Amino acid sequence: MQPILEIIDVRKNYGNKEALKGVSLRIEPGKVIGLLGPNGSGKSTLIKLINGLIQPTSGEIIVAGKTLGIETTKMISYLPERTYLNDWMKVKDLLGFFDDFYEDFDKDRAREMLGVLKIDEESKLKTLSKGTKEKVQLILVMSRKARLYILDEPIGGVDPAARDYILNTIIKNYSEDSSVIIATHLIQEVENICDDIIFLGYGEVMLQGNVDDIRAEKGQSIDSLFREVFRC
Ligand SMILES: Nc1ncnc2c1ncn2[C@@H]1O[C@H](COP(=O)(O)OP(=O)(O)OP(=O)(O)O)[C@@H](O)[C@H]1O
Repeated sequence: MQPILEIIDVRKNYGNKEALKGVSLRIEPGKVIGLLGPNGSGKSTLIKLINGLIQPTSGEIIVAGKTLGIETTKMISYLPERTYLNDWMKVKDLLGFFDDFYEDFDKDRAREMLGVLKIDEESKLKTLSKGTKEKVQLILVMSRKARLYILDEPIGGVDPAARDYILNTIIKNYSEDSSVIIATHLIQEVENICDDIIFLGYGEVMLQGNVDDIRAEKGQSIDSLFREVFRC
């Protein structure tokens, strides 16, 4: 099966700081992958590289068999850590914007999810709470029929009661030929929806594998393994 994402010996230096020291990964379709690592481990750097926002110092990134370019950008639906949406826009303007901009956007699906979370399409973003803004942004990103979803801290500002809905939204809205990468510090919350996890530490892949296999082999949850591996 063709992988959705192949990262081949990718290095990224910022000046003389080595943020990624030769990372190689292969991500198969139909998976939810937790990208986990302590502060400064290189998660955001890796995500920016996959999205073509920065260039690797060396190495190669291939999305669905294609080297990075316009075609791969279209296949990726990206939720950045910080909002890029204009505060003066109404939720319905954003729906229109996504509908115009992305051929694969499913407006009806987005509307349905906004309805469940009781988010009024007439609201201006600047009047919404931080968590509600995050929900809107995640709904927009997950309403695209992309091959690869990359979510950078998707539930950080969302209250615990809404987290389950958000996580269910994520797993319900990807198909067998797509994959989801979730970068987060909220390991306990996401480990049950992840098929695989990647531990990134000090710019290197320290552990990668199936969540159930790792839990069985180590006899502990991913959360407690993370605390053990990266204890300060
Ligand atoms: N623009 C930049 N210029 C210089 N150094 C940078 C730059 N961006 C990141 N770094 C450094 O690269 C390393 C990896 O940073 P990165 O933001 O990728 O980590 P992260 O795992 O996403 O961290 P966090 O969990 O805190 O968001 C860190 O040491 C950081 O200081």
